[in-house]
Amino acid sequence: MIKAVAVITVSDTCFKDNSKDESGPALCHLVKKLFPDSNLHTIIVPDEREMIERELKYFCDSNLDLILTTGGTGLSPRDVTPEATKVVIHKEIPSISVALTLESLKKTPMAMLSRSVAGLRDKTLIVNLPGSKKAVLECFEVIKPILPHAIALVRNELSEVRTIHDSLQFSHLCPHRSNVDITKIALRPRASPYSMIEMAEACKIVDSVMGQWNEMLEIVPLDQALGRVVAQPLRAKEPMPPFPASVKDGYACLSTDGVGPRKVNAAITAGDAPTTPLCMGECVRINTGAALPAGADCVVQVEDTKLLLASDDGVTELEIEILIAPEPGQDVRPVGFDIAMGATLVDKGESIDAAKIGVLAGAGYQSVTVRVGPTVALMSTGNELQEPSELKLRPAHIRDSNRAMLSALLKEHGYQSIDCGICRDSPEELVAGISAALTKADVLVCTGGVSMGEKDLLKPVLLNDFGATLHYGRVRMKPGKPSTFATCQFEGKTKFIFALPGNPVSAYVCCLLFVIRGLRVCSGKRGSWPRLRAKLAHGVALDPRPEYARADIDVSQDDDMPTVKLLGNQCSSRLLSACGASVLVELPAASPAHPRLPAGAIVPALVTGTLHNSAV
Ligand SMILES: Nc1nc2c(c(=O)[nH]1)N[C@H]1C(S)=C(S)[C@@H](COP(=O)(O)OP(=O)(O)OC[C@H]3O[C@@H](n4cnc5c(N)ncnc54)[C@H](O)[C@@H]3O)O[C@H]1N2
Ligand code: MOO
Ligand SMILES: [Mg+2]
Repeated sequence: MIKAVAVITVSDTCFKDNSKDESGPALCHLVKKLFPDSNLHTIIVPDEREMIERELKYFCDSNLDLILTTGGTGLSPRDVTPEATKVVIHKEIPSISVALTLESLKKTPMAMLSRSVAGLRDKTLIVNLPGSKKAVLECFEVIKPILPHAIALVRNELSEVRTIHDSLQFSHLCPHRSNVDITKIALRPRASPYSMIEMAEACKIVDSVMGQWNEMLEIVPLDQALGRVVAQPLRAKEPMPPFPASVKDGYACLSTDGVGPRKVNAAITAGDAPTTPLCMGECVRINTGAALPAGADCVVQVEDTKLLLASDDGVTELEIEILIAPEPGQDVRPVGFDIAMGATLVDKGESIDAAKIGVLAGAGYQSVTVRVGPTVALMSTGNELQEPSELKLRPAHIRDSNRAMLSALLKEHGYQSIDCGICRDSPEELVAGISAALTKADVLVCTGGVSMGEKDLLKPVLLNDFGATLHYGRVRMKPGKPSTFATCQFEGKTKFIFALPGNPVSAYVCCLLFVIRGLRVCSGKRGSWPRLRAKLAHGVALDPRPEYARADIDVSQDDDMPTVKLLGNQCSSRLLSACGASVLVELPAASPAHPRLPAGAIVPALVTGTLHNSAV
């Protein structure tokens, strides 16, 4: 926020006759337009170096944000404004002077004779401008774009700097013109032009549109394959176990020998390769997982044997007795018992979990071919939004919570996203922001600006500037009614856009029900969430729209049906209602006959989070 500005006219003539000063008032007018809330000080001083210095210092010491001088920058003997300024400033900013000269040179070669200086004294920015009114007006246009930012930087007003950065972020990109006319606010539609479709229809649309995602493949190392969907069947290239293996710690025997004494002729532990075949009347001591010697067809556990003879030092077993007659194959895992050679370990379309990682590692796979899903960009929209990292909230602003939440929600379900920042609510900024995001990603998930306000411009921009097809623009659901799904052609590719409502809970629920659903479909999985039946722990009033209530499910009771408890006030802005939610309870729309559901009513619950034992 710019608080105070001084305009100093430096001119002997104007000092004598104030009415001759045209440049000072012209400059004041421009300053007032740029910083309407600022305090503006004006003064006229003669071309006297000490006086100029004194006034500059006075205003700097009064902690003004900006001092603009006009006059005294030329070559006449009395032109000393730059000299006075140089004495006052601590840091020169030569590029401002260069920019002024370059721009002025486009108008007149006389600009070469101007010696404007710009710089900082403490936290005050001082810029010398020429004396003529025309030159002042032109030069002010040159510095206008950088003044707020420069002053915010000097004042270390990080949030202001960020906002200016944000607004400049997209303005360098593409020709960001928009075909959306926002001038005729009074004539805006008073009813939404987008028909409201049912939830089932919206899900069907997401499934069918996202199902068009072109399958692409990549090879990833096994340790990065968790959660990925395999693109071709992965088969066992060797049997498991690759040798007949003992299931017990005991003695490998010939089952035909039955009960009775055995000579212990060797000991085989896991990893030893047996060398001598077993003969009748013999056994070998063997451990779990060790390879049976040739001839052996069973293992007798140590508990079913008795020691008959050992070496005097007790180190070596010489003879044992088998107490229970073994069956052929007893406690032996034959070759391929766990996995036969050629068996399918993971089929095409299955996603890789921890056990499959183990199976594949055990089968010697070091990398796997998996499907590549679309890349996802996240963008928030809203003039009221600040970065969460900013120290101070500006009046009427809030921190952007949607991007952080959605990024984490996607990650929780296995999807990475690209952060595309905050975009302001203007058609041009939206065109630039959406273009930038679509350049980086296949799917854009943005929040805000999809309802009925004059700043809700997402849908018109998508339609008019991106030629998008709106697959739906409203869904009969709570929260998330204005949820929007569109596709468009951009740089020769189909792009998918989920424009979610700005309310944090609406964004959360719609991300689960539409975005993650769509991403799952892209990777060949079923989009829908697992659904349980559960008992309401308490009565609930129903909304006219079917509602997805965030709830905790208690699966700890002995009762065969779990119970669900809604997580407090369910309004769309209260993200606390989603904290710790393991399920979304599907509440039906209210009807005159059924305005509420009583405690104990059985409701479907979508398992969108982690089930935990809430009794613990
Ligand atoms: N006249 C009508 N007004 C509204 C309707 C309607 O049908 N007619 N629908 C309401 C419903 S339902 C919803 S949901 C919201 C959706 O609004 P928008 O998608 O247009 O979102 P915004 O207006 O930009 O913001 C709404 C709300 O959310 C806050 N917000 C936005 N972005 C973020 C963010 N990144 N982090 C945190 N909070 C955010 C914003 O400040 C607003 O409070 O419209 C209703 N209005
Ligand atoms: O649909 Mo809105 O999300 O109720 O608040
Ligand atoms: Mg809105």
